[in-house]
Amino acid sequence: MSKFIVRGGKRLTGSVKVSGAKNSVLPIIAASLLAEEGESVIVDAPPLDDVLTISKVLESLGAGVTYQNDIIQVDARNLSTCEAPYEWVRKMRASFLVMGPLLSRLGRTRISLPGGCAIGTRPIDQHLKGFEALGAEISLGQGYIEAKSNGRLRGAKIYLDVASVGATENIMMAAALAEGVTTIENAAKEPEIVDLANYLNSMGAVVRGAGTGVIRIEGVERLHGVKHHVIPDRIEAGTYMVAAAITGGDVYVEGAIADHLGPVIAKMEEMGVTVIPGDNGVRVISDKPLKAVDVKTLPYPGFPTDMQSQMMALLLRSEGTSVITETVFENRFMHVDEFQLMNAEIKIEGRSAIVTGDARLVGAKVCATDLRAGAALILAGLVAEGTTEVSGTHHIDRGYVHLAEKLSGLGADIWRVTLDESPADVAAGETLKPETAKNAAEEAKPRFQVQIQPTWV
Ligand SMILES: CC(=O)N[C@H]1[C@@H](OP(=O)(O)OP(=O)(O)OC[C@H]2O[C@@H](n3ccc(=O)[nH]c3=O)[C@H](O)[C@@H]2O)O[C@H](CO)[C@@H](O)[C@@H]1O
Ligand SMILES: C=C(OP(=O)(O)O)C(=O)O
Repeated sequence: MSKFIVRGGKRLTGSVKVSGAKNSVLPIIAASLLAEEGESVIVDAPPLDDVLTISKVLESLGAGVTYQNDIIQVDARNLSTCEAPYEWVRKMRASFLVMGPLLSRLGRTRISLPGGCAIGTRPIDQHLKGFEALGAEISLGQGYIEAKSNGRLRGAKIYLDVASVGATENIMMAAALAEGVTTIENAAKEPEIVDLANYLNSMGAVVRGAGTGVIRIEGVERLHGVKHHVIPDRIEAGTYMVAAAITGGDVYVEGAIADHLGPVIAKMEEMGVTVIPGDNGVRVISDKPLKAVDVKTLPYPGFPTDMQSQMMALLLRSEGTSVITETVFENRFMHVDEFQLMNAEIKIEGRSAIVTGDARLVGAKVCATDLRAGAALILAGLVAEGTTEVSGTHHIDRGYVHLAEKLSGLGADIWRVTLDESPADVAAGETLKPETAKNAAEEAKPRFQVQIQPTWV
């Protein structure tokens, strides 16, 4: 078990580099299953636990996967099974993205129902509706979903009831090898959808309209492996932008693409933060009191739900009262209880959280209830009086590369400890002392190398 320990009070300055986008690299790795010829080379693949998990899913299907220096190579020429096991799929919702490619390439797939962050019920009805429209027969039982097609999938017109990111991706991948033309209406427009479409197109697919609400896919017979650079992670970038703003800092977030961060930048500017887009990043300067603003999460290009909890941390430090409305997931306010342990005053009314600003945050022992909640608690810890201990690090490791190292590079007082499991040591708090702690440099070591099987390294 490990924890992040944060001592508040440091102003962040300097430059921090954003890693490749988790939400791009996962569907892109899944799409590599479509390559019947050649190897796929995915550059700027972040060394995250989620990347390891999806790679394990691919290995379990018979694909060869190697990872070195942020480059993943996938050899999917020979797949040995169409069944994705519970053991890996349960760890992460995005594992379900192998369903479209497997169904389309092999005509059959059996996959365990996906797990993931507990931020809502997260149904998969829109994925299944799409596969059925393409001609697949779907059956469910014993925690598994089975899909079969009689010959090639057939192109179809599919209207999504919700602009689901995952369903748009899964259907795009399934349609890439289908016979004829598929149109996805009310498609998700996120930058990660565009990145996946670019990847598929360079593999030989014909995908048009990605980034708009209507995507047209003309099926082809075969796809081949290619080299692709993953886009920078806009949510990681947004998290460091908030870190700069909340600490009254001046930080250059290298790699951040301002166009992908429109609503986050707009809200920060409304609050009084200066955001200067540069050639290869965004500079954030926070040198005046922050103003309260209201925020409503929406599908892209609206304000991202994945930045909601980090924004809440920032609004706790603004002057006045703000209202945050979460419209994407029905249970994404679990961080509120944890913020309250740090002396925050927040009231939940239905899908909105009323956030009282000017909070005098105090350090506390808190738990990351999901990935972004964990990041938000660390942000709050940066300005809290005293020490904040954030447990539940396995959530944070799903989406942030070397978080403690990157923040301490900007001047934050943060480090990570691995707790000795001995109850006596834990009770005595011995393991939390910096001198016995794993420090940031240690955290910088690629964790993959210690966690994974020899086939991987
Ligand atoms: C790996 C990845 O890219 N994860 C992102 C992706 O998740 P994910 O792809 O799971 O999110 P979706 O866009 O599918 O979900 C959006 C909404 O649609 C609902 N829904 C979804 C599918 C479906 O079949 N039926 C249905 O009702 C969900 O419950 C949710 O309320 O987009 C989310 C919304 O931007 C982000 O928070 C996640 O970080
Ligand atoms: C909710 C998230 O991810 P996932 O869809 O993988 O659970 C996230 O990245 O904040």
